[in-house]
Amino acid sequence: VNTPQKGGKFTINDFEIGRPLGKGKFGSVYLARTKTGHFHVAIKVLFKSQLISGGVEHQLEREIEIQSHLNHPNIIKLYTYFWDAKKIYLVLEYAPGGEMYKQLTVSKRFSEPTAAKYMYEIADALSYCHRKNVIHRDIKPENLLIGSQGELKIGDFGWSVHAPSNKRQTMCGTMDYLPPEMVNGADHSDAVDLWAIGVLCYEFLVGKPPFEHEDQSKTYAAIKAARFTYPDSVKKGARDLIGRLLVVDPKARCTLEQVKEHYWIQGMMEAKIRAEKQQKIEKEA
Ligand SMILES: CC(C)n1nc(-c2ccc(NC(=O)/C=C/C(=O)c3ccc(F)c(C(F)(F)F)c3)cc2)c2c(N)ncnc21
Repeated sequence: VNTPQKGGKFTINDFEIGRPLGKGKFGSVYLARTKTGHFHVAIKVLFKSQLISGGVEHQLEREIEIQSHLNHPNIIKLYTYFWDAKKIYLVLEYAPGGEMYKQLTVSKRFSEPTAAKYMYEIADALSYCHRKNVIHRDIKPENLLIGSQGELKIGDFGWSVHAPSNKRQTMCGTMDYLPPEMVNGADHSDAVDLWAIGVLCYEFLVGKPPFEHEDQSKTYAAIKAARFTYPDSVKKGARDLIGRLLVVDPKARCTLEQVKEHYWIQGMMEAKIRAEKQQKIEKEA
């Protein structure tokens, strides 16, 4: 994002605000572009009043500082931020593909090659975050976006914390992605993200999360026992990977590197690359 007009800090006057993209956590998100260069960005507007309850502003500064140093092709980049009297503005990478969960709703469920590619991308992004000691803690389709090349982008880090943490997670939104250790209120580590991508892989392939039940107590019980069933559409390779992630003991879950090297992921991605090459040849023929 090119430098602001008057050197130093950006202000909202460096941007032309476009249509609202939707409501993120804590605030609204708008499409925008820089006045010089027409570079597209997403701007998230947070109300200070909503954030600064009991002097968390210094923690906020540190958190946002951390996010602005996260630089990975599958993580929405936080380019810069600035504030005025009442609001904080986050200037973010724009994801033209929109929200992952909308894509999932439209197509009911993803093919194995698509699900495997998304799993590889999110495992790569999370291992990058974990190396920087950042756990996302809120991996679910609602927080995932799609980039201009159809690639997965993790967004909305509003809840990321430094590992390990036992910060209470206020139960906003679905608890389908909560791991047993958080349901039991125990300390949690970056293994919560491993459990979450196990739930995500299941939801990508089936179209709904594995522990979904009409009443909460059944969901909690199923999560604590890691009790779920597969429809016939989920094949052996995917079952093997999901079965290595949806494990009650956080230490027994497979690592992100093992996810990336898993035979189902590797096999499906090769198949996807071969199919895309074949399509290219046919198109050019
Ligand atoms: C509505 C639609 C679906 N939408 N939403 C996005 C979008 C993508 C990423 C984000 N990222 C963040 O919010 C990052 C927040 C922080 O790093 C942070 C860190 C510490 C804090 F304390 C906090 C704080 F919130 F507590 F302040 C925040 C937000 C919106 C989006 C997009 N980029 N492109 C297209 N459409 C898009």
